[in-house]
Amino acid sequence: MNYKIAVIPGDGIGVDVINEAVKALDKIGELYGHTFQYEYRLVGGCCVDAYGVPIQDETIDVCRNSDAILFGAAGGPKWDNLPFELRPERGLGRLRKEFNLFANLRPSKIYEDLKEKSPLKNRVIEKGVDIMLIRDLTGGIYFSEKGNRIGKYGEEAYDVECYSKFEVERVARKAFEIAMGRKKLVTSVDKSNALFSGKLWRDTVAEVAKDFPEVRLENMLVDKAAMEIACNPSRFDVILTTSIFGDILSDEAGVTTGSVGMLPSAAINEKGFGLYEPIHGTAPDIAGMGIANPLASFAAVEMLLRIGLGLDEEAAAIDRAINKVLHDGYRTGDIFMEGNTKVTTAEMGAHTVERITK
Ligand SMILES: NC(=O)c1ccc[n+]([C@@H]2O[C@H](COP(=O)([O-])OP(=O)(O)OC[C@H]3O[C@@H](n4cnc5c(N)ncnc54)[C@H](O)[C@@H]3O)[C@@H](O)[C@H]2O)c1
Ligand SMILES: CC(C)[C@H](C(=O)O)[C@@H](O)C(=O)O
Ligand SMILES: [Mg+2]
Repeated sequence: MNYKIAVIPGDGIGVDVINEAVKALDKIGELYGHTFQYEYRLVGGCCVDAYGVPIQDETIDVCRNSDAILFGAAGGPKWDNLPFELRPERGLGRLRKEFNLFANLRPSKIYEDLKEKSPLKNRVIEKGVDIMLIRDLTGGIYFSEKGNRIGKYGEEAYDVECYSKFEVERVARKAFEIAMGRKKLVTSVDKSNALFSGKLWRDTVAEVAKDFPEVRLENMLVDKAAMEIACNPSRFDVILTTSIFGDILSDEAGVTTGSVGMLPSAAINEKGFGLYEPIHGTAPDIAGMGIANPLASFAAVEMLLRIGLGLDEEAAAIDRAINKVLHDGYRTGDIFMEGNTKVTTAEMGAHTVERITK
């Protein structure tokens, strides 16, 4: 088959890790007889520098004509003081909103060979960690009313957390559907004891749950969830939550598994079209050094193949290669432990690609 992929590396380490991930797609193409046709576009700070905007309209058209989007990361200190609409991250925000990518799937699982690298004690993770965090991505505080104004104490800024019943129902349904294929437990995380939007969230999720009698629903306040992820991560199956809580909790859940450099994410819409990316950012502290971990982006390619293109066998080949490269002891700095072979981004990419087999 012939597939069109919009490739958007973005800024900082996004460029290095996506460079490696594309080689994985090429190898899959060779092995399984597919052609991947890439359309590279700039989004983020690089696009601000080149065109004065974080994303161009033409890029939206290119994505619309693609089978999936592969994204790196956007942002960095160089662009931190730009007006809000020109910030690099707004480019990613526009892609998410424009394509209605409301369901953000953020899996965190412990790779057997990285168990020692988890900041959590062995006894906490001995039962393994396999969390699928599902974050609403197009509603809530990121996209509701916001601005600056003069208030009682002078200058102030505000961002409204607003959810419609429709938005909650849509993402909740997705979480229950996914839970049906897993351990059938949904933990819905909200702040219903303090927020109107939290109460609507909780009530709506309970209504959706009625359509999935086989799935157990538990509700948890977000502060307790933050604690439980650190103390007892094995108890979770699917976590369903809002955009802002999901952003924070997915980094927390992710890091329990060893490094944010291992974690992929898929953002999909009602039609199954999606954007696939690592959950990490542009890592300004290591950008340009060639030492970033590309495995989150390989895992994003795994999700792209499986969810975006329905190529399960090909996806499994990527997953096997990630496990194998770890088992063979290759490590970028973020996951390095004594006795391992320390490698650069490009070397890790090459070793992983070499291990992609049919
Ligand atoms: N999806 C995105 O495009 C996205 C996501 C998060 C942050 N950002 C942007 O990235 C910039 C930096 O954000 P931040 O520093 O808060 O988060 P970050 O994820 O970029 O970095 C956090 C820490 O994790 C490390 N890290 C991240 N990815 C790594 C990898 N693949 N290999 C090894 N180490 C890795 C970094 O070195 C850093 O110490 C900001 O401008 C932010 O807005 C973008
Ligand atoms: C860059 C930023 C706006 C983004 C988010 O908060 O959604 C990022 O942190 C993420 O996790 O994808
Ligand atoms: Mg984040």
